[in-house]
Amino acid sequence: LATAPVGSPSHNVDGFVREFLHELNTNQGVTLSASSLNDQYLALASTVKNYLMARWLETGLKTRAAKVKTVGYLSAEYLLGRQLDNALLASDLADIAEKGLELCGIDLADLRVQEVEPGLGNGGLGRLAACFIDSLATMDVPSIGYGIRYEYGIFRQTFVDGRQVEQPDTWLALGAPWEFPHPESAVQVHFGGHTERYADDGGQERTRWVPSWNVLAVPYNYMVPGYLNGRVNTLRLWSAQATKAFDLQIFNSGDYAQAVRAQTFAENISKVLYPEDSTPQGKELRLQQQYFFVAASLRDFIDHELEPGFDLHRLPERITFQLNDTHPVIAVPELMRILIDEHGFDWDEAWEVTRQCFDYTCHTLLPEALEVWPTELLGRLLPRHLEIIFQINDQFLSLVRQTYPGDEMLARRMSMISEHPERGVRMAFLATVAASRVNGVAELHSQLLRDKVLPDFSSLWPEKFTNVTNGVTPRRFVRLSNPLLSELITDTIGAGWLTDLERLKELEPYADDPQFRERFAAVKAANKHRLTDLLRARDGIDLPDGHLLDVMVKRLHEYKRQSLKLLHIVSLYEQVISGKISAADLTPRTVVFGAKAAPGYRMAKDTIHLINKVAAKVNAAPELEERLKIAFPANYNVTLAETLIPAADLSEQISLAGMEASGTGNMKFALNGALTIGTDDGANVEIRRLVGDKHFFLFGMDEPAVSALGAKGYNPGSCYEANPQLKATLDLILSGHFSDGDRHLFDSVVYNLLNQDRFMALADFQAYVDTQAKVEERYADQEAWTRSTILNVARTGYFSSDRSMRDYLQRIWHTSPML
Ligand SMILES: CCc1ccc([C@H](C)CC(=O)N[C@@H]2O[C@H](CO)[C@@H](O)[C@H](O)[C@H]2O)cc1
Repeated sequence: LATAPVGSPSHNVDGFVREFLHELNTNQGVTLSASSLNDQYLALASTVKNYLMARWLETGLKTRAAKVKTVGYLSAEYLLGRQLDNALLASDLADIAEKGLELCGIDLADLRVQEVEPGLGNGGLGRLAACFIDSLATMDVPSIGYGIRYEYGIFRQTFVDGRQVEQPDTWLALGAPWEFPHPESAVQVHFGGHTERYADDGGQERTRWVPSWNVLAVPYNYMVPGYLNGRVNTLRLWSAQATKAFDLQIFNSGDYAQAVRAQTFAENISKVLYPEDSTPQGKELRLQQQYFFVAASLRDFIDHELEPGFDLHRLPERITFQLNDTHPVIAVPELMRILIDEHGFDWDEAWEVTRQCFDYTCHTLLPEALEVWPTELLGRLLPRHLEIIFQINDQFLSLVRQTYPGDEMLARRMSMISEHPERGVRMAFLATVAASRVNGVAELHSQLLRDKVLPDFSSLWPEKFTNVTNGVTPRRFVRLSNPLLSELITDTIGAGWLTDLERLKELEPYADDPQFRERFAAVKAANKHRLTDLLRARDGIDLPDGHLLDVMVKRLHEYKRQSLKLLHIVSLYEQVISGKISAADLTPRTVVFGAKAAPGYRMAKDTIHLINKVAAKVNAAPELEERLKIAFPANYNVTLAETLIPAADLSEQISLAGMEASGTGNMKFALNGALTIGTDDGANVEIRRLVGDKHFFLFGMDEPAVSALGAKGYNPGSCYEANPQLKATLDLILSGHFSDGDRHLFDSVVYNLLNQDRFMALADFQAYVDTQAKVEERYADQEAWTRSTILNVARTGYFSSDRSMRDYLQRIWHTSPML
């Protein structure tokens, strides 16, 4: 009894209804008739959890008993999306729940929308982490995701007069049914203070850290259910709690604010997600967040996942930690500290273990996105860790000097310690030195990492560098978000594709089958109607019927070039209102934007404002005869993506070549039957190679051309002067046409393009608009278009996150599923 998990409720409608009503009464304390929609949703969530609980407990027991190697995924972000449908799918309860709730007079669809998605991430990196843990569970790989349970996730975006306004993300307000708090397993995390030397009883000189303050890290466990396999892995998110609740003495002395100050200070650590996704703000609280979850996770794994007395010399046999970018890299000196200061290892022993326990994935190419923490701050917050980082660096530089004797320039270049503008630690260098493997997230990205970002390291350790191209989970981004397409696929090639996505290849012959094409096109049309209904209800946006849906959804960043998309629209508009072309020449098109800007990113916010002002004008322009529309639903997130992506015809992946590490939206669009217009950047390169040039709208400079132009010296003004249509387009914006005559409202955006244009939007403008004309040509031939979309689906099974996990298992983690 003690260890055997209790049985699950019976897997049928009766069993479900009994469990649901039981949860409603006992958990929510209401009768069915008195229950609110939120009560019913919370009761449903608990019911589904109860069906998965036995698997979760069995997984824990089985994995612990097997003493196998676990994958520990360390990520500061997890963009999970709504949990209900995924849990129903994984437990094969969807139909039973639908029927059972119907018997109770409840529509599952009404409960589905009650759930507020946990927005514990910014964009690509956070969503990738969520896809990866889903695949690890579905592939039966023992793994634990570790992260932070932010009380407030990514801000809620609203538009006021077309400007982005951020609202706090109160995702916990109506309850968080999917988490299991375990305050009894809280661990202490220390900060500040100083270090001191002492002689241990063997007379050995040792160092101890004497911290000055600490907080409690309380674990909240989330189920990560595999798809229809017995495994339920765990996602453990840490929440900060004051070690000492409010100070009664100070309280009684009347200084109430002071009494609770320590408490609020401590709990601030997991209060809110930093909404930046490219430029680190270097804030102390951010470093506190990084060390907080890393220290709690290492402590938790060593104390709670390993059997007591486990010899930590063998730690690499039991865990491999994947560093999701540099954000968790403080884990390296933390493990060294634990092994040396707490377990008496000497330096070499500790380093031997540590360097086998970490691997590092880099997710960016932007130099400004690489974290450098000032030694002043590190020394104040984590004095022992700074000492250890200096020692790791000394050890490393002596290797460099040995390998390249006399090349002091190289040693200075490779040092983890940068001297300018202030003394700091280059976290990407620390990660690269400590990790067994360093990987980029797409072939081009991994090559640029070797050649441009970390060239010295890749020539020192060529074997350390590898590539694992990103992927997305087909459970959420095909099966759940596109049920009609899933049904058509399963009808055609059977059900196995959901856990073996490359089987989509079997669809290829059907591209030439007019009946199949018809059914395929009908699915897209139905998805468009579903989107139309959603945007009308959610944003009061009316999507016109029968338009080419041209979709650009991703974080707002200049390198992603939403401005280029906007120039295309304004150019079409300008040509019509100036009579160069007539509206009838336009292919009816609606451009859908979705994008959040980091609150401190001025240019990104101005670009959002401009898009909304252009939208207001274009959508009201009679000259266009309803043939060109812009829709910009606010608060783009995972839930909106799940309805938007299956409805799209055209996927905009137009970043400047060499800037987008991979992209994952590009994969989701192709897998849902949209054609891509894109540059040879990130994973676009691999998508184009697999779908074939005829089924991908390539345009613009590739990475070598971009570097050549940059080296030669790029003058955006010359593009403006040389291209009359581009000139007319920019002049129309400068004229105040979209800003009620205010000629200067968008000076920041336009003059930045005319004078700097760091991401060469003007240089790629003509190629882009010419390629958009090809898109319109192809779209006119619906049979040919549909054929291409079918081939895109058939040929992009490679972009499953299951395949990414297989690559990590084989190339990096050297462990395997527990089948
Ligand atoms: C410290 C500020 C900060 C926060 C987040 C990041 C992330 C690395 C940014 C990010 O999300 N990168 C995206 O990662 C995706 C998953 O690998 C890629 O597909 C995208 O191309 C990349 O932009 C950088 C800097």
